[in-house]
Amino acid sequence: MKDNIKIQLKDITVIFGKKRAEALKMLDQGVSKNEILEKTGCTVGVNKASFDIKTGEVFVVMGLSGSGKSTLLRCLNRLIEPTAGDVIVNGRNITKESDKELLETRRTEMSMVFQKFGLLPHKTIIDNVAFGLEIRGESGAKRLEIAQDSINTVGLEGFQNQYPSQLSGGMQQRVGLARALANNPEVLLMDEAFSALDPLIRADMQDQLLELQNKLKKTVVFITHDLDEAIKLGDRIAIMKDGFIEQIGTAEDILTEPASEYVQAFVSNVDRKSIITANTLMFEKPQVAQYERDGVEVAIRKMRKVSVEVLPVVDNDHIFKGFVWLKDLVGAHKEKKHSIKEFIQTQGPMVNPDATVEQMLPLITGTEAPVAVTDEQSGKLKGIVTQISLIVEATSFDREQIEELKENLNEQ
Ligand SMILES: Nc1ncnc2c1ncn2[C@@H]1O[C@H](COP(=O)(O)OP(=O)(O)OP(=O)(O)O)[C@@H](O)[C@H]1O
Repeated sequence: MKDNIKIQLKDITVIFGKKRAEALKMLDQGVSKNEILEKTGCTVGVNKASFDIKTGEVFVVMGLSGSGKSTLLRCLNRLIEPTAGDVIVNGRNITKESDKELLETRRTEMSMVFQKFGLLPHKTIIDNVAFGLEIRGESGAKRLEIAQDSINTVGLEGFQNQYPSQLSGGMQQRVGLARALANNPEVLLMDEAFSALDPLIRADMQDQLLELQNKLKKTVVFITHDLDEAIKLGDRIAIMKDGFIEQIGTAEDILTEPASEYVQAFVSNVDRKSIITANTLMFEKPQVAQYERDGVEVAIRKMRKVSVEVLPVVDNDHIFKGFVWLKDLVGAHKEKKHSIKEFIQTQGPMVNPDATVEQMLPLITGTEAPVAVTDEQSGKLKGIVTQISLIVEATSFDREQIEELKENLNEQ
């Protein structure tokens, strides 16, 4: 197993009902979930899920109610036994572990955070958080110290001696998170952890999780039915339907290259402006003027060759220096000037490849220049994003349409 892979799922299938063997066979033959239910009375919870979860990533599983998210998550720590397939955690096949080994895996490697907090009402916050440590056999003083640390980590310092009913929903969920963190697990399994919270508190918890994740760098598997939440939290997102994983990718992958009509319909209302980046939109090897070599005439010829009115200028190391405009160079040509250097406009919009459409749009107002996409560290030009593709992207074109548009622009 590669170093950066924390969890591997291999053909995980879960079937509920008595005639599982028969249902499994039908599933292998490609029979639909509905037909299997009709013929065998069995429900397909998860249908041959195979994918890797990387160390330190927030992996979101998203889908509508009944799509199999919770079932899939529960296979990861075997709260649900897969009907077929393997779950490999840290290189060990936990589907083959004995009950004792599994218990150890759950205690040390994975913690779960539930939607309904699951706090013990008659215990104080600190005792709730320390509860798992008690089961693990930590001494009294030690577990209180760890629990207090964990409470502080989620921003609840001072509330340790209160009871769950004295805390708001958001705070109770923080306790749930603190309890999970107290075990210092490598993997956090979060099942609709924020779904029961009011929208503002929910957004706050999402921010806090991201902040914590920046520091703690756990591997997080997060279940949600909310696409906005999935996009906000997920380094990668798996979209499930009827137990089947329709697509896995970054939010941008899923938006720009939806794997099925289902996914496309699912993401059709997403505000793409905040997700699509310069990296996706840019022309990768644009025509450029050479800072050291090209004179006015050569630059004009280059522009005419590709029918553009503006060229990015780069030096010998491909570092972006600015733009030159045809209208300026034509004038210079008449005046028999030869160097382009004095005509370079250095104020043109410049971004790094991660810049979103939303961030680029304000940069193009008041200028006609394309956006130069440069490497943040080296300053090298990586590509340019034309104003037209930015504006189109701010509306709602898919990847195929963008490619078509780029081709058309290239041909002009
Ligand atoms: N214990 C069970 N017995 C029978 N069928 C079950 C059981 N648990 C889940 N299912 C079925 O398996 C499928 C997947 O359910 P699951 O709860 O994993 O979906 P989900 O995407 O998490 O939905 P939700 O968001 O509503 O929790 C559904 O069709 C559900 O009815």
